[in-house]
Parts: sequence; C-alpha cells; structure tokens
Amino acid sequence: MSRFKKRPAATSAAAEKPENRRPSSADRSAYFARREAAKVLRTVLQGDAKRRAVGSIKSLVYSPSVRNKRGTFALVCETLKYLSIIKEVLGSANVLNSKWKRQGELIYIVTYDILFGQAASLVGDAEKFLLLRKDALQSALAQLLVRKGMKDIKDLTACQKFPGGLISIVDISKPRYVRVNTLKLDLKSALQELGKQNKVHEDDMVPDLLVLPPGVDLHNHPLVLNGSVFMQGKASSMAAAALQPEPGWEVLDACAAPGNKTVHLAALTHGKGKILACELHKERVQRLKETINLAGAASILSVAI
Ligand SMILES: C[S@@+](CC[C@H](N)C(=O)[O-])C[C@H]1O[C@@H](n2cnc3c(N)ncnc32)[C@H](O)[C@@H]1O
Repeated sequence: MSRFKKRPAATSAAAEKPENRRPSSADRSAYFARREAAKVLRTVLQGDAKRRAVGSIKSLVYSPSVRNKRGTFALVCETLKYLSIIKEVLGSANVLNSKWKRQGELIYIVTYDILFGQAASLVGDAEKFLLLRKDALQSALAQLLVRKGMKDIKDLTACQKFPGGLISIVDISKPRYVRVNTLKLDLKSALQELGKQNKVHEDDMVPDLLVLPPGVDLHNHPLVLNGSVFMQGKASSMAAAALQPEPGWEVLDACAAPGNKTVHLAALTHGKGKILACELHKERVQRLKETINLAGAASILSVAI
C-alpha cells in the first residue's frame, strides 16, 4: 500500500510545479530511506542514552525490513556527524511544534538533508514542514557559525561531541576491546574486576580479549594504568594470536612502537620467549620501552634501527 496521496494526472501548468508532480521512484526511495534511517537513529540514540550496547549501525541497517540499506546507512552516519549542530539549529530557529518534536529522529534526518545533504526528492509531510522553514534553519546555522567564530561547517563538525560525551560515530557503534595482559593478571580476575562497572564478556575469536559496550572509557581505569589490561582493538590483537608463539620461541617484531603487539607476544610466550622489537624512529623507542615496562615484559629487547 502506498503512503503517498494519489494526485490527478498532470494536465495543467500547476501540475508541473515540483510540489504538485507525482512522486517518482527516486522520491519514494528517498522518502523510505529517511524513515528507515529515523528508526535506526532512534535505536542508536536510545542505546547511547541508556549507556548500553546497541547493535552497530550496520547490523541495524541490515535488518530485513530496511530496503535501501546503503542510503539508510549513509543518512544515519551523516546525521550523527552533524547531530549536535542540527539540534542547536532547530533549538534556536524554534520552528518545531509539539507534533514534530515527538518525531525528533525524522526531523533530524530531514534537517540534515536540507542543510547539509543533497536536499533532493524531499517529498513527505515532515519534509514539506521543514522546507517551508528552510530560511529560518539556514539563518540559525549562519548565526551559529558566527557565535562560534567559525567560517566553515567543517570547523563545527570537527569539534562537536555526541550526546553523553561520545566523540565519534565509531564510538557509538563499535564495542570497546581490552586485552588482558596475562603476565600481570589472569582472565577470570580481569572479567570480575571490569564486570563490576560494565557489561563485559570474552571475545569469541581472540583469546584473552574482552568486549565491552560502545562508549565505555577505560583510559583512567586502574587495570589500564597498571598494565594489567591493554586497550587494544580486535584487529590489532589478532596478529600475535594468529602466530600462536610458544614459550621458548624467538620472535622478531619488525615495526614495534608503541609496542602493543610486542607485549602481546611476550604474554603469549609466558615471558619465556625472546622478543626482538625493532623501531626505526628513536623518539618512538621511548614509547616502546614504556609499554614494555608497563606490561612487565622483561623478555623483550628493544632496538632502535
Ligand atoms: C603502525 S606502528 C606499529 C604498531 C605496533 N606494531 C603495535 O601493535 O603497537 C608502525 C611503527 O613502525 C615503525 N617503522 C616504520 N618503518 C620501519 C622500519 N623500516 N623498521 C622499523 N620500524 C619501522 C614506525 O616508526 C612505527 O612506529
């Protein structure tokens, strides 16, 4: 069933006006992409507000109900990038009535399209409502730039933050990983300790790697500060795990600083191997040495080349 109103056939000059013509298939596709994007955005923002993990944007978009997956994904990501600006603009333009305030996510998506996107195929009630207020939105955006002393929209997006203090889309959508440094702490104790404040579970692929919800900030966690766990992504943690070195092995890490994989190798050899860590840049050797000390990995010899 179509959600578009049927219009009489285009027989007059009035029917040639964009607002009077029948929606094309591109219009329909864009209309649905905006609504699907609004649903995904709502889930993402609710998850963020509750500080719990939500499905990544990709997995939400790849649900069977979403038809235009590419368009929807791009719209959600772009709207998130501009979200705090969009909110500020809508607030100072003061154009929303209570009906549209209740559909905040759709309004954010359409406002993105009008102010920063392609503003093409803008059919639909929310689109019509905001297009009629486009001047007010543009003027609020111009004032915002002046207030912040910035010339370009890019300057605004560079310094904006997401709600809850998250800094980027990546932060919202991707889980956080920490690798347990088994030279200092066993897996069970790490799970127990980190589980006191966060949901945490073992990664299903990389041993000693723990998965925490998106947005969790562990920079100042005692286990991070004392080298019991390392904030290390899954891809980075795969390299040494794939090698599966055993105690007694001699391993060459050819490009070592800051040393995350180097100390992972030391942990996998239970501190009983020999790791030769090479680093081209002298100034980065210092960083490498700090990582080695923090990890308590005495079996590593670092070399500047
Ligand atoms: C991406 S970082 C390595 C990250 C590291 N493997 C880790 O997991 O923490 C690349 C490092 O390799 C160093 N590097 C680049 N070319 C090199 C070379 N020919 N020999 C040794 N180190 C090199 C760079 O200075 C840089 O510190």
